[in-house]
Amino acid sequence: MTSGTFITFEGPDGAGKTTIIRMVAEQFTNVLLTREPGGIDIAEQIRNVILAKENTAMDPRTEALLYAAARRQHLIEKVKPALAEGKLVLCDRFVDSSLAYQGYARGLGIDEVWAINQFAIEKMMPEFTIYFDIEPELGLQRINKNKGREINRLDLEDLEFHQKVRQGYQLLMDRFPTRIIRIDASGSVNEVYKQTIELIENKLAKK
Ligand SMILES: Nc1ncnc2c1ncn2[C@@H]1O[C@H](COP(=O)(O)OP(=O)(O)O)[C@@H](O)[C@H]1O
Ligand SMILES: Cc1cn([C@H]2C[C@H](O)[C@@H](COP(=O)(O)OP(=O)(O)O)O2)c(=O)[nH]c1=O
Repeated sequence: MTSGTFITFEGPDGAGKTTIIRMVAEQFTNVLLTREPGGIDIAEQIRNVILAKENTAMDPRTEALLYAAARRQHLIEKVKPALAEGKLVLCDRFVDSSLAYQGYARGLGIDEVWAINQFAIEKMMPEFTIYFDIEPELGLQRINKNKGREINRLDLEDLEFHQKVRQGYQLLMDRFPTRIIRIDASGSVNEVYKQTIELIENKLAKK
């Protein structure tokens, strides 16, 4: 058995996960802040294959399998040892990203993607998952704001995809009602942070 605590953070792009998770990590000492592929060499190599622009022929199932493979390596090399050392592990995205993006938004099926991920994670699931819920329009606006340009046609195609991603996460909340805890991520950084840290401290106090 592991002695640490494994918490994952999920949500559409631009929900504020990276911003908030960093602020949360600063409040703890025995903590590992990580994200997939998390600087693990083998997992980074797999990620490069997934993201390479020239790989236009990549089949969606191949993509899902590669995400699961990268997840496995990150889990074994980084997450599991940290938990064994009693650390609080905060992970930016985990299996629910594959279920929402590949399973639902890409249409592979949540059950199918769950099955291949079971092989990869061998029941190593987070104690709980914080889902940053946001209208995809607002998430994309936040991202685009920093790019300093108007939303264009391609971004709108993105929008449709991200709406499906959000629907996928909503289905996951129905499926895992005790593990996944929703936070309204549309407020200010301080508001979202306050809700998140209160939630984590409450959960840790009950352990
Ligand atoms: N609550 C917030 N309100 C406004 N802007 C935010 C908020 N949280 C994050 N941002 C900004 O939105 C952008 C995306 O945030 P980020 O933390 O990278 O999201 P994610 O990791 O979920 O994709 C960043 O430019 C960040 O500074
Ligand atoms: C982990 C994971 C990420 N993704 C997607 C989500 C993001 O759009 C993209 C890159 O993830 P990431 O770099 O974590 O982006 P963000 O800062 O928005 O969280 O990869 C999947 O489609 N499936 C997965 O299993």
